[in-house]
Amino acid sequence: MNIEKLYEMQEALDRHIEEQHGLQSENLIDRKVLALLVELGELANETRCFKFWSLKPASGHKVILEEFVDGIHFILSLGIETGFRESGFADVSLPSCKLSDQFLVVYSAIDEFRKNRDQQAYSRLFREYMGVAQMLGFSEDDVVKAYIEKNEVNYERQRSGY
Ligand SMILES: O=c1ccn([C@H]2C[C@H](O)[C@@H](COP(=O)(O)OP(=O)(O)OP(=O)(O)O)O2)c(=O)[nH]1
Repeated sequence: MNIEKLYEMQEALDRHIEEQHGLQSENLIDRKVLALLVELGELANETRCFKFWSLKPASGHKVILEEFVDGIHFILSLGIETGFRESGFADVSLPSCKLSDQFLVVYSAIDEFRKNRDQQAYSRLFREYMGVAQMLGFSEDDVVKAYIEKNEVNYERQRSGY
């Protein structure tokens, strides 16, 4: 399974959702950017990496991976909407900062992408987000598998009038 296949799956899902909600002629970019920011916050929340005031442990691996791939959906979707692509995630290196700092790096990459809308900003966003995967110990395989599962759940939710 390569990343090109994930873009294809995302494109089909997006088309399905747009048809279902009669949104084919709407520009959804800003709403998808906001959705990605929200997903990133939900992911940070599950890791609890910034909660210096609490001793409660992070959520389990599975819950965190599920949150992570919601963000992947919106990153792929934004690439499709804007015509940019990332060709792979194999060579993303492990960030040397704290996890909470890497979340801030991703927030800033999202904002930069929103302002610049170019290939460089898109690649940076994708790679910094995959840097979070590295820090959380997720392999490319883990991400692809979990993406495929959630993609199917997303169809099911549309079918059941979610
Ligand atoms: O155009 C779209 C719109 C949504 N999604 C996907 C991305 C993500 O996997 C899911 C939305 O996130 P989530 O499942 O967290 O939805 P929610 O409505 O926020 O769920 P909940 O109410 O359970 O928090 O829908 C897309 O792929 N394309």
